[in-house]
Amino acid sequence: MDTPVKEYLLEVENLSVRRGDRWVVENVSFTLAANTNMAIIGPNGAGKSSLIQAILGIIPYQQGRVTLLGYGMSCRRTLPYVRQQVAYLPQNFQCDPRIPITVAEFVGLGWGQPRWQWPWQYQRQRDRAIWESLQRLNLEHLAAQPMSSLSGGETKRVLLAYCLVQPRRLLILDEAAAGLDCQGEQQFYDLLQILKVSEGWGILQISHHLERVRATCDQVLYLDRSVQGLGTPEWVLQQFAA
Ligand SMILES: Nc1ncnc2c1ncn2[C@@H]1O[C@H](COP(=O)(O)OP(=O)(O)OP(=O)(O)O)[C@@H](O)[C@H]1O
Repeated sequence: MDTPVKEYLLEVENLSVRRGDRWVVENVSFTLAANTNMAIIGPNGAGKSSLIQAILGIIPYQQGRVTLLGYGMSCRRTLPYVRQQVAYLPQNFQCDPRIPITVAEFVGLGWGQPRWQWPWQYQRQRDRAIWESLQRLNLEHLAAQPMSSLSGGETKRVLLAYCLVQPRRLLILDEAAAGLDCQGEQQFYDLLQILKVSEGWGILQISHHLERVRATCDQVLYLDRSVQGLGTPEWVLQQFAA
């Protein structure tokens, strides 16, 4: 694999996105380094979800450039590696009740380590990773439960367990803490802190929870279709969300 050219986990350059007949994201540029927690804030309909969906290749963008882990998303050779290293927790997710999948099976879908061991070793390693991820989110008691039977907050925590089942480098969250109870929310922010500080992940999160953003993030991007402000939480929140 070619050596990535730059050290950022994510580089967005002059990105513009159209939805329907309107530009919903215009000329957005920013970078995200490892060990950094960045929040994207802004009013409803400001283009926050569209921006991260375009970064992840879920929706197309019409102008600009996205570089993830030093690689462009259009390179088919490096795309599997990039996908392995980036986890995404969407805003709205509901498991289709017609799909009979348990919580543990669902978390296992996030496991994509290379199969260089014997099959039984691989299986044992995978099972251990699933169990550790469930433990991390206090979800052991739900392991055998069907995904479709979970509450909204439980589903969010299972999605996070799916993201954490293997080491990655970048976590992208769309209002991930919404719907969590007080204890779940505290646990969620503590976990983000551990991922960032101890495990070196970069975190990009959309949030409307400004006090949490102020207390936990390193950088804030205020988006209202285009970038209105980018800097420390203190500066951006004082300028745009006072
Ligand atoms: N599938 C779609 N087709 C057409 N327009 C869309 C579509 N999805 C979103 N939009 C529009 O794009 C604009 C940006 O939406 P987006 O969901 O990115 O905003 P947001 O900042 O994430 O909002 P919120 O804070 O309410 O979640 C909105 O005006 C929305 O109506």
